[in-house]
Amino acid sequence: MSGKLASSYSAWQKLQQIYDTEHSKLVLKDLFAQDPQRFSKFSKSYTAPSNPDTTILVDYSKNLVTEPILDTLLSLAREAGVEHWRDEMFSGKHINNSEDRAVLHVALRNFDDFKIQEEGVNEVDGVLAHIKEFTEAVRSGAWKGYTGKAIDTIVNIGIGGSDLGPVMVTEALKPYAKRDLKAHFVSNIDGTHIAETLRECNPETTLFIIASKTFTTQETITNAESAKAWFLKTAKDQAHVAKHFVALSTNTKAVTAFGISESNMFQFWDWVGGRYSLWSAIGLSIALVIGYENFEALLKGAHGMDKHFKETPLENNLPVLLAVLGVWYNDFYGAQTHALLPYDQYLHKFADYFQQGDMESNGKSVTKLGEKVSYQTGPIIWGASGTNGQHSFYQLVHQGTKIIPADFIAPATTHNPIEHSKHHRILLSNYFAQPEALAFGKTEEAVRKELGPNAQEEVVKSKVFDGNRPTNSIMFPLLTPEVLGALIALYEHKIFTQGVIWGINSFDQMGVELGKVLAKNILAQLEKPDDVVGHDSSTTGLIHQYQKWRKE
Ligand SMILES: O=P(O)(O)OC[C@H]1O[C@](O)(CO)[C@@H](O)[C@@H]1O
Repeated sequence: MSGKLASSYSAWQKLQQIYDTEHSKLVLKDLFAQDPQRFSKFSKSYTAPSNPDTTILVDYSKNLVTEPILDTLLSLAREAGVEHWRDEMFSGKHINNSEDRAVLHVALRNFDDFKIQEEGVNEVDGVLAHIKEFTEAVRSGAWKGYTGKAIDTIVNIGIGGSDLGPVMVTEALKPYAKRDLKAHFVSNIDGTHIAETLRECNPETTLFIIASKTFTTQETITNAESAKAWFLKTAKDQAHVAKHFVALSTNTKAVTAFGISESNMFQFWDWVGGRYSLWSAIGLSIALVIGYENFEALLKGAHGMDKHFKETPLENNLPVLLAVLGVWYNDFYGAQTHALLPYDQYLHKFADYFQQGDMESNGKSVTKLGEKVSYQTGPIIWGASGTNGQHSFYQLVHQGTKIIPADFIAPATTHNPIEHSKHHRILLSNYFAQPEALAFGKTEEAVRKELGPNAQEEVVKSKVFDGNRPTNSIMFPLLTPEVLGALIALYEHKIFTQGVIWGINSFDQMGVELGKVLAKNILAQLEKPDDVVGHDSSTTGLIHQYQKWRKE
């Protein structure tokens, strides 16, 4: 994060040389045959000091690396100053240089451990206490709506980081959910999203949580205004808003202007990035759904991983290992994407969540010093839960022309052991089989043997799997709040480490601004054809066609 070009490091140049001279010799089948200890050498686990059940095993043996290559990748991390910039982040230095901000999501789950100097850090405990008190009041039924009924439905209105984290975590931790409290998440400006949600709500028993760091985001404020109008249609009196609307934000002025009193506001601070905010007040909907104790366990899980990242030598540091392996494929093998493949239905939103987490963080093409990079930065993140993905896109992953590094993620034990865990055993057999097939493939010889001497040549060729496709396998005993916290933090720090190596600022998001500005201009022009000026012929033509077709 010094802003130096990654390609200027000597380790980078060495890696390029290694790639040029050795990559054709890096064959997983051979690497495993040559070293029976490969799994034990290239797998590591993290265990929370206070809880042996919070363990995450990362097996990275099915990667196209040898020990010297991994050493060189770690030298790259060292040369880029990963340890230095990590310590700067944890101490509250303003490493988000374009916005002159500290990056302190680690302070939200710190439990008085790291000493951090930054305005607002000493207010974290107070906000957690507010979340606890409010959560308990709503869940116990003590918090009443305007007609004296308890709350049975919550609607989180937010977008991006103010939506994706709460959505992903409440899905992931459903086994811990209060089942009689329905939770909805409205994000899209498309009126369909709020309209369909409101159809399932009763104004007397619904609590709206308006989640927006800035409290200026067009989608969120428009949805929130529509929700308020819907509520007041029945409740009539503006005074009732206090029982049904709360805000999660850094912007007190805008919150009170919207009509939510400061006492119903849960504060956070500008050093919490949107995509790193589920640990802050933005996590209120999570705490409401799973209870405060479980929310705290999530934070503790992340804190444990923070300590691991901060205190473990790079050789054994899981986020760093995942990061440098990612750099190897992204920058030397030319991989364009990275797939996240959880074999756990509860994690079905995991890839969606890290699309923002990774792509909004590392989708940059200038360094912190403003220099255009001459190498690839953040990969395209995508994925789906297993085994659904197998019946959809795995064909391309196995036999397509692209290299697609992937993380396979699974719990050893399921929360739903129906049929004596038969489903889970089948699920896990796939979880183990897919990386094996990707790594070792199927030779032409094996196909011929299977099909016999009369097989058609093109059929033989179509059944060959080249293999040698890299994967990580990540496994843990059970998906608990603490394990999930650690898992999310693992990926957060991986993203951080890669950003440091690439010399970019992982904590701003300038690239989302231009579209917003253009949309504002177009919105003002949508009424009359004569107003549509200043665009290319395609945009003008499309708007004119819309004006002809629109009914209302
Ligand atoms: O919480 P806010 O301020 O409404 O912002 C929502 C999202 O919009 C962005 O600023 C841009 O998409 C994200 O970084 C953020 O998570």
